[in-house]
Amino acid sequence: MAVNARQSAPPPTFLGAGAKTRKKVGSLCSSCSPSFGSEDQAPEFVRGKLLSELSTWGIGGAARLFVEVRNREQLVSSIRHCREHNLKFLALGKGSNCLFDDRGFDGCVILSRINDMHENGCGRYRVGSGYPFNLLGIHTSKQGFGGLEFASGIPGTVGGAVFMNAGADGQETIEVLEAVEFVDTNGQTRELLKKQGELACSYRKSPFQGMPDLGAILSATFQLQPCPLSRDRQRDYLARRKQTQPVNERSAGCVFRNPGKGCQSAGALIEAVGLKGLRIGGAKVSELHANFLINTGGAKASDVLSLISVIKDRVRAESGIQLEQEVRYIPY
Ligand SMILES: NC(=O)C1=CN([C@@H]2O[C@H](COP(=O)(O)OP(=O)(O)OC[C@H]3O[C@@H](n4cnc5c(N)ncnc54)[C@H](OP(=O)(O)O)[C@@H]3O)[C@@H](O)[C@H]2O)C=CC1
Ligand SMILES: C=C(O[C@H]1[C@H](O)[C@@H](CO)O[C@H](OP(=O)(O)OP(=O)(O)OC[C@H]2O[C@@H](n3ccc(=O)[nH]c3=O)[C@H](O)[C@@H]2O)[C@@H]1NC(C)=O)C(=O)O
Repeated sequence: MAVNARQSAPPPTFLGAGAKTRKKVGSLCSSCSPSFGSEDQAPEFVRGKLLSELSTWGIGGAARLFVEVRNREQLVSSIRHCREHNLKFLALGKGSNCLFDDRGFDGCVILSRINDMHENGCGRYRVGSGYPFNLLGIHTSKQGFGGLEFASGIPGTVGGAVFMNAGADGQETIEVLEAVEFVDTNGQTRELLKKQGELACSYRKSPFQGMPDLGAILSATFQLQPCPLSRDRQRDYLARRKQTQPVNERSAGCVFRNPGKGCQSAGALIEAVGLKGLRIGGAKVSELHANFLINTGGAKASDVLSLISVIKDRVRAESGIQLEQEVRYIPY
C-alpha cells in the first residue's frame, strides 16, 4: 500500500540546496510558533536526515526536512509550519511499520517523542503519542491492569498503534481505547471519543487512516480493567513472540495482512508455496516466520518491493488468494 503523505505540495523556498549531511536549517519562524515558553523549546528542523536511522528495517534515503517534537506545542507548531510553507509531511513513531523509499522523502518527517503519561490509579492512562507501546504494555500489566498485555512485544509508539489499530494475541488497541486527541492540518486540536461512536476500528484499520485533515495524533486515553493475571499473560505473550518471530533481526513486523476467516494466515500461505528463505538483494523471507521480511544488511527498498511482488504473485498463482500489504510504503 503506497501512502499519500499529507498535503502534497511544492517544497518551500527557504531550504536552499539539498544537503547530504545532517544540517540544522533553523527553528520555526516566530509567526507560527506563538506558544513556546522560551526559544530553547522550539523544535529544530534538520535537513537531510537519513530515514534508514528512523525505521526498524534500516532502509530509506534522506528526508528533505526532519523535526523531532517533544511536546504538544511543538507538534502543533510544526504542522502549522508545514501548512504555511505548503510542505507535505508525515507523522512518524518508531518506524516499525514503514518502508521508506531509497530516494528518501521530499517533505517533512515529524517524529513524535511526546512521552508524557498520566494515570489515575484505576486503570485509566492518558499517554503521549510518542510513548513506546511496548513499555506501556509492560507498565500496565505490572500494575495489574489487563487489556494491553499484547503491546509488550510491539516495537512501535502509541501513535502508531492507534493509527494502525495494532493487535496481537487476540487483543486489539481499539478494545481499550477511550479517546484520541489529534491535531488537524490547520493546527487545531480535536478529540475523538469511543463513547460517541467516533473510534470505529476493525482489523488493522482506524478512522485515522485516510482522514483527509489529520495532522498527527497527540495522545491516547486507555481504560483498562483490573486483572490479576495480566503480568503472567504479558510474559507468556512475549515469550511466544520470541519463539515464533525473528525479533532480533531488522524487520517491520508482519508485511501482509492476514487474509481473513476461513483462510490460513499470510505466513502459513507463504511458507506453503516454498518461499521461506527466498532472497532478493539484501532482503530475505524469514526462515522463522514467513510474513517477516528481513534486511540482512544493505537491503534497498527496491529489494523489499521486489520480494513483496514475487510473494504476491506466487501465493495468488498457487492458492488464488490476493495478499495485501500491512506495512506502509512511503513514496518519495
Ligand atoms: N503486531 C506486531 O507484532 C507488530 C505490529 N506493528 C504495527 O505497526 C505499528 C507501528 O507503530 P510505529 O512504529 O510507531 O509507527 P510508524 O512510525 O511505523 O508509522 C506508521 C504510520 O503510522 C502513522 N503514525 C505514526 N505515528 C503517528 C502519529 N503520532 N500521528 C499520526 N499518525 C501516526 C503514520 O501515518 P502517515 O504516513 O499517514 O503519516 C505512519 O505512516 C505498531 O503500533 C503496530 O500496529 C509493527 C511491528 C510488529
Ligand atoms: C507481526 C504482527 O502481528 C502478528 C502477531 O504478532 C501474531 C501473534 O498474535 O499474530 C499475527 O501473526 P500470525 O497470524 O502469523 O500468527 P502466528 O501465530 O505467528 O501464526 C499463525 C499460524 O500460521 C503458522 N505459520 C506462521 C508463520 C509461518 O512462517 N508459517 C506458518 O505455518 C503458525 O504455525 C500458526 O499456526 C499477527 N499478524 C497479522 C498479519 O495479523 C504485525 O502486526 O506486524
